[in-house]
Amino acid sequence: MHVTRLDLHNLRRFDEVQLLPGAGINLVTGDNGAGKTSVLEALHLMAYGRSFRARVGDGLIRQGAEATEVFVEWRERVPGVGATATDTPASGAGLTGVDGPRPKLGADDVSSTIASTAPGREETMPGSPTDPLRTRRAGLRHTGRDWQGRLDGQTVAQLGDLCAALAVVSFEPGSHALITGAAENRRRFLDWGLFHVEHEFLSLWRRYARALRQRNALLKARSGDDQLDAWDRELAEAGEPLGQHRQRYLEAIEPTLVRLAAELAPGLGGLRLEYLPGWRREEFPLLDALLFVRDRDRQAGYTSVGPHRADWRIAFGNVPGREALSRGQAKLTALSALLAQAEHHAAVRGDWPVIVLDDLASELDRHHQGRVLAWVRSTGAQAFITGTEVPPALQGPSPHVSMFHVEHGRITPSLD
Ligand SMILES: Nc1ncnc2c1ncn2[C@@H]1O[C@H](COP(=O)(O)OP(=O)(O)OP(=O)(O)O)[C@@H](O)[C@H]1O
Repeated sequence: MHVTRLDLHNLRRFDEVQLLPGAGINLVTGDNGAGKTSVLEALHLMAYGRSFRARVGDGLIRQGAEATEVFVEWRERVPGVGATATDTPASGAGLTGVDGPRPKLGADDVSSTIASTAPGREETMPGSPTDPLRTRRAGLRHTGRDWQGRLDGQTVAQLGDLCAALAVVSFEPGSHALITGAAENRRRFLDWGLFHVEHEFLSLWRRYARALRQRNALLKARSGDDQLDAWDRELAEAGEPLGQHRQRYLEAIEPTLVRLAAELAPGLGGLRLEYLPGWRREEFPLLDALLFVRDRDRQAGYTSVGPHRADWRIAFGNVPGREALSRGQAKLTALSALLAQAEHHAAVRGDWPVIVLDDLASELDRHHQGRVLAWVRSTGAQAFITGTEVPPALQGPSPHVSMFHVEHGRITPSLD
């Protein structure tokens, strides 16, 4: 999939900007604090419902404004559908700061902009003569307390429905937390990877989350066994397959992650991944485990076993990765995991997710930057990359690279 238009309104220092990116690599340059990362945050927000720096609303809304609004239009492959040509591909890349009369992006405007074109039009694109592409549109308005979202002209009831539609894989300065941070980061990696490739996983996840909330409320209220029995069954019925999906997903990306890690950091050999289910699954079904800990959970007021306590780890032989890795290696391992996630997405959906690489030059040395950029080019995926300068690997004119410059709250195409 590739983004053909991104509109930001009242997002961090941007008043109103529109970006028309190219289908290949989009490099966004500018001085420190210019607003480069904010562009990537907007994409991440539309794909995950949160920025990678903050939860939605926390700091994203431009000072003094009521709400942040983001509108994104993208094209994605529709596997197994006959090709038709009913739309015109976006003309070349370009990015314009929008001055003067205000916004096409108020809450109602977000809705009407999205609704203004029928969803699901299909088209053929140069280079993929038989694979149909459809155009999709999503808009999100967030006030910090509440939000409104539209997807393909329809109001969405839950943020996850909107976010599961656009697949973005982001590598940014905080990404090493995937390896060295809390288990929540690693569960989120698996869950969002799955939301984007298996849309039905979202229903399973919601069913589990609801059962967990109910069980925890009953535990806090010291409810009787009859009520807990019913929610234990529901939790186990959703939790068992949830864990299996996650484990299968991890097993599916493992060979690619191992290959990419060996390519990016030759010292990272002999690596393997292990899924930790969140209860002693080899000894008990989840239902038995829940019953076994019920009294203890009643005392504590929360559920102590289940997939919400799951984790996964990378190990070299018997040494857990978190302890064996240097900071740089942790970063490269996280990058390998994210790129493996992108490759898996492409293999399953027949389409690449959008790749976001924030501040690449400060995260990776020249050698590794070159390797990652060569990987991006070889995939043909659309990528958004920020930096204070043009990295050596992207210098010189190329039809696959579009350059943009951020300055004074505006974003303009640049020819450097
Ligand atoms: N809520 C907000 N309202 C207005 N301006 C904000 C808000 N949040 C952040 N900013 C400003 O937006 C800019 C942040 O931009 P961003 O982090 O995207 O810059 P950057 O170009 O990626 O910088 P760097 O190269 O230092 O990482 C800063 O100038 C900051 O002061």
